[in-house]
Formats: sequence, structure tokens, C-alpha cells
Amino acid sequence: MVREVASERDSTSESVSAPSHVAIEATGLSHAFGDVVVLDDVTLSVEPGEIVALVGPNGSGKTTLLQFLSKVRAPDSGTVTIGAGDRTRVGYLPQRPEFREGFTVADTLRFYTQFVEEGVDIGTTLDRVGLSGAADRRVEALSGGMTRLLGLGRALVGDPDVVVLDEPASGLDPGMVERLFEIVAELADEGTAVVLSSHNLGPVERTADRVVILDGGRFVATGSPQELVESAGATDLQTAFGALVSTEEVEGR
Ligand SMILES: Nc1ncnc2c1ncn2[C@@H]1O[C@H](COP(=O)(O)OP(=O)(O)OP(=O)(O)O)[C@@H](O)[C@H]1O
Repeated sequence: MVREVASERDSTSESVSAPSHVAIEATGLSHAFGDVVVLDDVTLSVEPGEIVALVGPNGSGKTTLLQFLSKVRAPDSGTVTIGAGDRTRVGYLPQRPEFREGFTVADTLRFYTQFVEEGVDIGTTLDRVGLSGAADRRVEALSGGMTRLLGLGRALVGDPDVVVLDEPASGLDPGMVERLFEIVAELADEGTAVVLSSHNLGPVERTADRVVILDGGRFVATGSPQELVESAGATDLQTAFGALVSTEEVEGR
């Protein structure tokens, strides 16, 4: 059963009368890999400027759901609508970003600018993700965390309206984790809708507008970080998470 603790944030007359302002509308998503049901009738709506954090145990279906939301994969059933339609740009950071070897960081980002119409300043993107000092380094010489930052830079090329980030903080040092969540907050302030998955519940608690807890392919709780903490009678999101899900076993076995 979904523990629905979301506030009445959508009940203002403005938002009710403005359905076109939804950034992502995902309805009735279900998916199975063979016998393993990974998502079971999941529905999610994200507004422009909203930060939604997807948290859940390993194997709970976060990556699969983010692939559906960014439209890099299609679910067995259900629909995903992004913004005003086909022309709404989505930036996607996969869980394991990969880049073609032999090219520098700057060349790699420059390559992706050809897919967007307007002139993109690579320097600004490199600055934003903290890779200015590594602009001339070849992608195969990057550390795991730097590769993820380059993936974030790629996702941000062309200022997409919707950004989907799969574990963007994974492998980053503590300073870069903070910077990453600052970038996410800046994007939201600019009106970008951000959906991310993360196991870093401290920064999630401080940054997300809404937290969705996925367990066994279903949403078991959704609400602001504060609402989830209070509903679980916990002191912080980490403790609330422990109370709301079972992490004894990796799911899907
Ligand atoms: N291509 C695939 N083929 C078969 N099973 C898959 C495939 N991709 C994912 N799964 C299974 O689907 C389930 C959900 O996986 P998913 O990667 O979406 O979880 P997750 O919540 O992102 O996990 P983690 O936190 O470990 O990254 C797991 O049981 C996984 O083994």
C-alpha cells in the first residue's frame, strides 16, 4: 500500500488550471524482466522547477524507472509524456556513463553540442560540473567520479527542461557531492524539472522537494523529506528510510 503523505501542494487554483505545466507525466508504468516484476503500476507527475528524489534499496527498480522517464527504454505498459511534447529536451545521466575513448573532455562535450540548435559554451558547462581543470584530459584517463561529472555535463548541454540523473552523486568525493546537489538546486531554481536517484540521503533530505521511496517495484511512500521523516516518527530521512523499507535482501532474486 502506498503511504501517501504528500501535502496539498497541487491544490492551488493556478496549478489545477494549468495541466500543460507538468514536466513529466508518467502513468501506470509496469515492467518485468522475465519472471521478475520490476515495476508494478507506478504513476508519477513532476512539475517544472521541482526536484524529485527516487530512493530505494538496491534492485528496487530505480534505474529502470529513470530509463522510462527519460524515454531511453519503453515499459511493458503505461505512458510517459514529457513537457509540451516531442520537442521538450531531456538531459539524462545513465548509471554508468560511457564515452568514446581517444577524445578529450572538451572535445567530448563539444561533440554533443551538435545535437542542440543554439550555441553552447563548453567552458560554462565545464565550470559548472567542476571539470575545467580536466578539459584537455582524455576521457579514458578520468576517474570514476570525473566520468560521472562529464556525464552530468553531457546531460546539461543545451539547457534541457527536464533532467533525469541516475545516481549522480555515486563515486563523488564529499565536496563534489555537495556541489552536485548545489547544481541540482540551481537547475530547479532556473525552472528545470529534476528527477534523480540517490543513496546519499543527507543531501537528498536537504535538497529534494519530494522524495519517492521505491520498494519492490512500487512506491511505498511519497512526500516532502520532512513529511516522510514525521510520518515514520524518525529524526532524519536515513532513519525514516530504514523504517519504511526492508533492506535485508537484494530485490529481484
Ligand atoms: N536488462 C535487464 N535484464 C534483466 N533483469 C534486469 C535488467 N535490468 C534490471 N534488471 C533487474 O531489475 C531489477 C531492478 O533493477 P534496477 O537496476 O532498476 O534497480 P535499482 O533500484 O536501480 O538498483 P541499484 O540501486 O542497485 O542501482 C533488479 O532485480 C535487476 O536485476
